[in-house]
Amino acid sequence: MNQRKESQDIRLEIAMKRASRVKALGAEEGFAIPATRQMPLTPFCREKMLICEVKRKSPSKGKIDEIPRADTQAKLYRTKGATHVSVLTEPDYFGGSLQDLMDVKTSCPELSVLRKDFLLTPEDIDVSFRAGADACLLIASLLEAPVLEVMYRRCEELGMTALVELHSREDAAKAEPLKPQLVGINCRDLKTFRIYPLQPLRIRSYVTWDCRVVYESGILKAQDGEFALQSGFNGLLVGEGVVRNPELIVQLKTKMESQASQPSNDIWSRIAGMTVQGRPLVKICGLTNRKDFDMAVDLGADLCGFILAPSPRQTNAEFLRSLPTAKALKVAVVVLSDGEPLPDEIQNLLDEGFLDMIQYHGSENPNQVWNGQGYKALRVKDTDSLDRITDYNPLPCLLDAFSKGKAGGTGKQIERSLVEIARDRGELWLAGGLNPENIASILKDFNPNLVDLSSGLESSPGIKDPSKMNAFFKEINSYASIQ
Ligand SMILES: O=P(O)(O)OC[C@@H](O)[C@@H](O)c1c[nH]c2ccccc12
Repeated sequence: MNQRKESQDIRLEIAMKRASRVKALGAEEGFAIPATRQMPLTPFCREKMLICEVKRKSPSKGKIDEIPRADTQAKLYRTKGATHVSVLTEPDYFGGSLQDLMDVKTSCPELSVLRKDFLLTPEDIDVSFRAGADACLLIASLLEAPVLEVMYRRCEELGMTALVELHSREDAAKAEPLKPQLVGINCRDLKTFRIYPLQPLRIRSYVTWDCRVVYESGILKAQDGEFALQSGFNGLLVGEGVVRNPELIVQLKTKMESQASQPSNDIWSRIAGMTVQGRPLVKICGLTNRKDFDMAVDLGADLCGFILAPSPRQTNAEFLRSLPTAKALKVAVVVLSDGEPLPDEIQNLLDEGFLDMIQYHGSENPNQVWNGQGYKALRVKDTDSLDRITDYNPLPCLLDAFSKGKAGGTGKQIERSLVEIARDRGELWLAGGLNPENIASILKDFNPNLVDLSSGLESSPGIKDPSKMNAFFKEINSYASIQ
């Protein structure tokens, strides 16, 4: 696994290595690229695209598969219904080559073929074209705006499609003047190679021009793809997932074809959209009365939590039905056992709009959570409990401290070393013992995506303390301003 230090930027390391190879060997990198393109162009950008990648290894996963011939792999994808193939041509970190690209296009000329590499100059575009690419990846974060523009225009001149890859808000701002017709949002941060499944949903809101948007990376199972499609993405780019399990292509294609044209999953897009504020999302949990609810909403809570399970802070459906609609999402905390259905009373609250989401705090399995409009809260005891986070992907898990026999709200904090490990694995939603005194150091040390506070803001169980609430939001807002 990835043991690199934070200070290292893998993306730049790879790009610099490629730059020196091109300097030594030329943009053709020592391969016999025809002087003129041999294969006809196949249009790349479509209404919906499932882009299947030929990928032997990666910096984060190490070896994925041998793949003796890239064209055999592409043919395998084709038998499963693939129409779009991405060929990683970077040799050192991904084990690919320009030869792979030529082989794939020659064997499967009707496929739409993307050259995936750390391309740096307009000459790279010409070489890709002659080698048979129908599209080229342009990584916005790697290219100065003027270079990005020249490369983009060169793709257009040659009749190729540019897939402009974004990961951050700055990338989106860089691409904006070009208004590229095809954008990819990578959920993997190429600096660290960590996966953030919600990131493409966040950055999607900065893609303001009319275009098709592809969700890139981290799709290992059908649900990962479904999550992206339901969030309104037009395409999926899948590497490891289809290398390890080509049957995934069939599953994803079926999902794509059955997908209604309107996105149906606005709850995660809403959450991702809220995150774009320079501070973590704030969930105020354990609300039991109208006064505290109003205070939380007025101060800027993004999510409000209501405990519908045995607890000193337990509340009920009647209270939820009495609340006004608010900007904050309303989340019910429930404790169910493995496979236990959501009680009708709570399902009705969801269906009737009195609730937005469910936080599962018991021993619910991933499918239960996936089908139940919510996310899992995991009580973290040791590294084994952290390993369970990925079972619930692509949904985030809220991490809470472990207290024997208690479901939460104990005021106990998760051990810092465990939070550090969780932080290194991606999206961090943190609960457990947070209060106005310790929040500043938590924000500084871990930069969580969401913080959840309950007992740390109380004067007595179930009653929020206005001075603690004010002090906490002051901290949070001052953090936003220095971000
Ligand atoms: O194997 P995954 O997680 O499905 O990822 C595929 C693809 O998105 C990823 O390889 C990728 C996306 N953008 C890149 C830029 C360079 C190298 C690789 C990539």
